[in-house]
Amino acid sequence: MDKIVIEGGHRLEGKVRINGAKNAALPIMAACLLLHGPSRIKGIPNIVDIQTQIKILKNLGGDIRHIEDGSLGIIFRDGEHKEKITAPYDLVRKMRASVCVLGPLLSKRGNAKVSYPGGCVIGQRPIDLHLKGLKALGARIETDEGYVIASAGTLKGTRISLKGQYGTTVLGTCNVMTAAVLAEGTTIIEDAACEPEVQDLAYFLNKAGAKISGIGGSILTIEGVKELHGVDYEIIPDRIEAGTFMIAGAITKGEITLENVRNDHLVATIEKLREIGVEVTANGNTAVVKSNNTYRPANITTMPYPCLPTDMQAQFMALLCTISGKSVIAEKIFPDRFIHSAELRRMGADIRVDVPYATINGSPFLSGTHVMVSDLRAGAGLVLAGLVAKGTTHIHRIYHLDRGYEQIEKRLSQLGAHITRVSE
Ligand SMILES: CC(=O)N[C@H]1[C@@H](OP(=O)(O)OP(=O)(O)OC[C@H]2O[C@@H](n3ccc(=O)[nH]c3=O)[C@H](O)[C@@H]2O)O[C@H](CO)[C@@H](O)[C@@H]1O
Ligand SMILES: C=C(OP(=O)(O)O)C(=O)O
Repeated sequence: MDKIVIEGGHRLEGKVRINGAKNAALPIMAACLLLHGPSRIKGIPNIVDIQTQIKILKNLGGDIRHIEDGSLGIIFRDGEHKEKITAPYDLVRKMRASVCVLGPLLSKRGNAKVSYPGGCVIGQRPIDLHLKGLKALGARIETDEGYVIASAGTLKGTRISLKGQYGTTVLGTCNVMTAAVLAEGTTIIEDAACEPEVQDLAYFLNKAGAKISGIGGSILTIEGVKELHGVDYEIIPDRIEAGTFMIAGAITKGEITLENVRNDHLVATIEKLREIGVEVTANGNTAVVKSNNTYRPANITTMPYPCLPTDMQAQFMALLCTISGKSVIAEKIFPDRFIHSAELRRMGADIRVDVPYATINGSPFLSGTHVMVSDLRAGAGLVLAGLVAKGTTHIHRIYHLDRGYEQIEKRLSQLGAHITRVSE
């Protein structure tokens, strides 16, 4: 197993290019099951979750190839591999977005056997809303030995609300949308998630011939069509990777230019950084982060888009731990998503958790030690803390980080961080 070792205290400077969004790429790849003929998708990051999704889709008969221009070619054809309906536990347990094959399989092959998904351990993550939506479209669903067993004749459009206890569901919206695009008649999804990644899936499907309107709002109207065709498509830039690099610049009081960003997807993150005292200049598809200022503590609340994403919470916590004064984080999507706070405490942070709140008494003095990554964004938070901690930080279990960040140590090191990957 590898670990990351960081010698803290080095200011970051330079340019970094942001990759395509993992959480857009994964559902879009799954949606290729619905398409007849070849698609060519640009901007797919080279990360472990993508490799897992490729394995799942190959198991389902997909012909998937890396093309010389860096894009990913995915081919499914109508009528082929009808008998391949299983997404096995061994693959699906590794990440959440694997569950996105459920809607397309049901729609295209009439049957699906998909293991209950894994993903980051960040609290309760039921899939009841996914199943409720699919049932409303006419699917029969049972659970057997850890698998969702779903079957359907013709799916029929209907009105569905995806309202849950904490708002709506991102991947649930993706699953219901992909099941509905080929259904008979019109489906209206109320309380749909409007995250950029959900929008990207909808734009992808429309390019392939679907009729989805209301994209970016909470009511999606989907007029069923008879077939979808392969397309060329480019995935949106990853707003969480961009936010993570912005905080890397901010926490080290450096100056970083991010290229290939969608600043319109980063409004909440940029506003919060500015409130803290970080200078962020957004210009076209670049953003420059710099600061010589003294930072102010801040209160943050994670909520569905366009508010501050829960996937940025651990990174903001790392930053707030280094700022003198009291900051409060309210985690309104995954109330228990604070496992990283225990590791940050090992680095000297003063954090009290009383779910869904974490109260931080920040100080500029974190110190390096051995810490363990519990989930993807927790890992990002620990790397950020390590960049400014006094001495050496050893970050273990970085396989979580590799799920979602491509060559994080190489890209940070190009910006001037003293960071290496070491085999243990
Ligand atoms: C691969 C991917 O895109 N993952 C993202 C996706 O996860 P994911 O789609 O799994 O997260 P959801 O939006 O579904 O979860 C939001 C909230 O709804 C609850 N819930 C969800 C589904 C359901 O059927 N019932 C239910 O009660 C969850 O427990 C949670 O409290 O959105 C999350 C919230 O922005 C992000 O943190 C994840 O990075
Ligand atoms: C939580 C995440 O991923 P997953 O939903 O696959 O666990 C994430 O991308 O931050």
